Amino acid sequence: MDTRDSNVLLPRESAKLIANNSKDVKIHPEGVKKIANHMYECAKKNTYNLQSWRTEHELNPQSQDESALDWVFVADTLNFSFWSDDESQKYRIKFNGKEYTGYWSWCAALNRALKNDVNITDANFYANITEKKLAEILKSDSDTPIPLLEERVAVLREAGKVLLEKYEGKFLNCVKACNKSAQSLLQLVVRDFPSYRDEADYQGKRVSFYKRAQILVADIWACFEGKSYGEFHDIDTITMFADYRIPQALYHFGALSYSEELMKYLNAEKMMQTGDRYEIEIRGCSIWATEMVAEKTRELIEKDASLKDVVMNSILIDHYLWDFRRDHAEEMRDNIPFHRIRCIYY
Ligand SMILES: Nc1nc2c(c(CN[C@H]3C=C[C@H](O)[C@@H]3O)cn2[C@@H]2O[C@H](COP(=O)(O)O)[C@@H](O)[C@H]2O)c(=O)[nH]1
Repeated sequence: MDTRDSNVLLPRESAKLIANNSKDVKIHPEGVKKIANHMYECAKKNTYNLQSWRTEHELNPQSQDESALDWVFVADTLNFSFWSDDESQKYRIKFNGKEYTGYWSWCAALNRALKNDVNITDANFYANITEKKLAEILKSDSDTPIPLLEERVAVLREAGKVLLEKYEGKFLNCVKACNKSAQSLLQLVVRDFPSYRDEADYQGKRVSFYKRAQILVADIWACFEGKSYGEFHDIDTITMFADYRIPQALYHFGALSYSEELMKYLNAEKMMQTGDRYEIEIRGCSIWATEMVAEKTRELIEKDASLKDVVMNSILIDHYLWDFRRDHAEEMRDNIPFHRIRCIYY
């Protein structure tokens, strides 16, 4: 099923174009190699793999049924913009005796709602959700509310209405329509769910990052461990998800560097607008650097006969880097700024 708008470059081609033309963001092969060595070690010790998505994260669904699929779809529909203007004033959610911030706070709020018998993963419920109801579901356990509440209501309602109108209210019908192709599911999602259409204009071309659409496919693959609803024959064509955290990890390992002007801009904590050249270069170079890491890691694995069945792709590298950044947030925060943008795409 080729449903894609042919004049939009796919994320991998977009990233290559941006990396080849970038002025303020540079990719460094030695940093790429450093991460590839890390991933090779993980492959040898089997410390980071397809099962990690479930085993390492208590908030992710532990079942592998349609309810898990519905959870992933809602989670990734609102999986954007969790950073706080002021690091000391974070949106926080307490759940099952633990406190969560950032992306995990959204997952905690989602699970808290389900525990309170709120049908937040049912399209019949969220297609008509009110701002008041979503505010209740996302109610912060700190003085800081979740950013972009109004946008979250609009995005959730849109997703619910499309599911009801086109897919009998079941995201499973979207998965079934794609004949186990990650690219087909990606294209269906960006075609039918406008809030996932994460694109930009760059040097006269229409480029795409599709961060939430790609992480949606990847989360389904990981949740079902590549089987059942998560079986995709072309999963390795999914790129890293261009958010505002992976660039920090890539920078930490020396795979990315910023010009003096860009560093000054980031350290001044200035806001960016969707489509700014700085934003496009950070996101595009991050994707391309991760593709280079995936290629290097595969080369290392291919030379090692004992690792012939190991699964390794940009998704697992992304997850490793994202978890690494989260686990080293304090250390990174002081010297590796992230780009500040308020949008519904990441
Ligand atoms: N590239 C990439 N971006 C990711 C994720 C995830 C969640 N994935 C977890 C689930 C299973 C995996 O194993 C991961 O542990 C969230 N995000 C993005 O990060 C930002 C939030 O950051 P902070 O404010 O620090 O919480 C925001 O843009 C959000 O969209 C990822 O995996 N990759």
